[in-house]
Amino acid sequence: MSQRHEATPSEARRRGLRRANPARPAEFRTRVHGVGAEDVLEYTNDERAHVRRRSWRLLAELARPVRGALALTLVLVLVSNAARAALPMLIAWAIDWGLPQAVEHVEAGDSPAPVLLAVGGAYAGAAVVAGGLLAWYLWLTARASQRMLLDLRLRVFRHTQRLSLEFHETYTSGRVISRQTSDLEALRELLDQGVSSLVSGALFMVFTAASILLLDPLSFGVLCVAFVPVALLVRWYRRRSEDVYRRSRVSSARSIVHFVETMTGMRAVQAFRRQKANDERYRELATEYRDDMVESLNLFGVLQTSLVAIGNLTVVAMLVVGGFRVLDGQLAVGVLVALLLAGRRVFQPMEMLAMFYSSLQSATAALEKVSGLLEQEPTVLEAERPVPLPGAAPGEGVASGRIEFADAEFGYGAGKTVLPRFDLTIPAGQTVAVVGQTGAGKSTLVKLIARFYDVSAGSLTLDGVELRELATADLRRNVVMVTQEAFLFSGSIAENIAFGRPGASEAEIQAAARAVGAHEFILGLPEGYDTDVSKRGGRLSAGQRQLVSFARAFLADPAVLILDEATSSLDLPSERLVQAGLERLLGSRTALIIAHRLSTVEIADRVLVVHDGRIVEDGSPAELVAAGGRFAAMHAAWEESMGRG
Ligand SMILES: Nc1ncnc2c1ncn2[C@@H]1O[C@H](COP(=O)(O)OP(=O)(O)OP(=O)(O)O)[C@@H](O)[C@H]1O
Repeated sequence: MSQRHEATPSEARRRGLRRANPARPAEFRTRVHGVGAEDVLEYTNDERAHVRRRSWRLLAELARPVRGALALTLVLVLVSNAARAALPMLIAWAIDWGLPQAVEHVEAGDSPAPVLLAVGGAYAGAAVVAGGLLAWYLWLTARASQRMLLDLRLRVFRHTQRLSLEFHETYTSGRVISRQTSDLEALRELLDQGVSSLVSGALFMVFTAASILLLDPLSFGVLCVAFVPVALLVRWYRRRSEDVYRRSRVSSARSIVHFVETMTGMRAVQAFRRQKANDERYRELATEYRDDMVESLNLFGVLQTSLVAIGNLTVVAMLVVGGFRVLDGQLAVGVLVALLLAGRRVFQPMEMLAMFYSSLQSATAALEKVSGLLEQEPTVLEAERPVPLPGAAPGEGVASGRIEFADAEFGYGAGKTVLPRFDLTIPAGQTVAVVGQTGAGKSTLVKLIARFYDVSAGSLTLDGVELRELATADLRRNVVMVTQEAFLFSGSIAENIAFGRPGASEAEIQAAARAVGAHEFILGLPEGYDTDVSKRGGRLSAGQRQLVSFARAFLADPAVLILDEATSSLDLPSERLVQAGLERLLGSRTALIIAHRLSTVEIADRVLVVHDGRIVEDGSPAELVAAGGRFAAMHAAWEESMGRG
């Protein structure tokens, strides 16, 4: 019974709702769909395929606008590496052909210059081509990768903002921050240098090995033998480093979460003197991360030195095999020199490949997570074909403010029902105080009216129009919620008030501030309306912040105002100030106030007492006091605390 109401396809079409892909198998929607994959430690094959597919799809989408540049890069990488790999062959040619020719010319009394120029020119040409193309493709990849990253950064930001409150309440801001920072950083590292280095390194190895085969098949045989221990070594490194890498991701994530939690909860940290305990915990986590990193560097050290040793041994083996044949006259000296050079160089990219292997791993993990976040759909969907408010075009209506819940029910996600079936009508212009114990469901009730969530069943209408069928513009224009925390964005006071109605003139902003009684204190600030509020409005008192958010709401001039009254007790003068501001803000609009103060309840036309998700009392304050129920008891307690009893 507490299942979230899922619209059937035909129902969704009728309502004009945009649905997620219905063809997607159910298990994907529950386990690895969206950010769900982050909590799954072991994927099944299908799940892994799904996550891979969505990562590749994202990469392909990002690459599409720069595909021309990427194709050109590939050509440049190919040619430049072929030219680089050809250098030892040119040396062989210089020694075996150029040198004897030059000697012949000298002996015949001619100048050896043409021969030397030809040999030197060919070498210089190949080197310039290799170097020039390298510079060109590095420039191209940097531009292409930065463009892909910009695109991704904007997508992540846009998408995260669009996701419903339901998502943000469970997916902490720490996780969103790490998607936008460390994950994008991992992708940047790979796209900036990693991919071109990987491709270029692999190609260079292939071309160099091919040049060895061309020069001397026997030496190529030696190389093949050397590749056996290299393959074993790389396999060992891959396995071990994957383990260590996974551990380091966990330990790094843990220390980031602890860091973010400490910083965002600084007030609680200081109030409860948690600094020392936090320091210790952070030290533990950071040390764990350090240990993992040291282990991974050690592994790489083993790989690197082993590769160098194998490379040197291979060169020695080639020298022995080739040297005897040179003595026998079966192999030219130049070819031997070229083989030794190529043999020395063939293993070099392996080290680089191994180094980029871990950045490839972190980029893959990052891509999986970011693509998951982007796959997440908002639960509160925009109506595809919005229904207009009576007497207006969609997006332009001004509601009278009548709210009606009919046979409505609500539960968070698939959790238990928080508000069992109920009916509630709030006529336009009524001021309703919602009271009740903590956890009773007051915030839940008002969040439905602000459409932070949709009712799980039944209907909720504004002026007779289903809330989920309203154009977003109509909803935002007519329903405004002022939250308890009175959040201020960084910027000036005037800008903060203007959020209520973008484009409002200075005079309108000041008029709104005057209306709620905020004008005086704002003028008293260092720069008046231009005063920059620091993060989270730290410079203003709680009461002042509330007045600014009242002014913002006043400027927005909604038909329906929802207010979660701050529980923190203001001192009496500020409470009076806020109360006066509140009364002016309410005016003649429909208002729902989660009330914690007697003064607020007293100005309400109607009080709803919520208990265990049900409206158990409903009437004017006087009626409810007279009825002698829960509200009467609350009222008596309030009066007593005010010394009025
Ligand atoms: N995002 C959420 N996900 C799941 N359950 C939730 C969520 N928010 C609230 N609840 C649950 O819904 C119930 C009602 O919570 P609600 O916040 O509406 O209570 P409230 O009356 O506003 O309480 P308070 O006065 O303490 O703010 C509680 O049992 C709470 O645990």
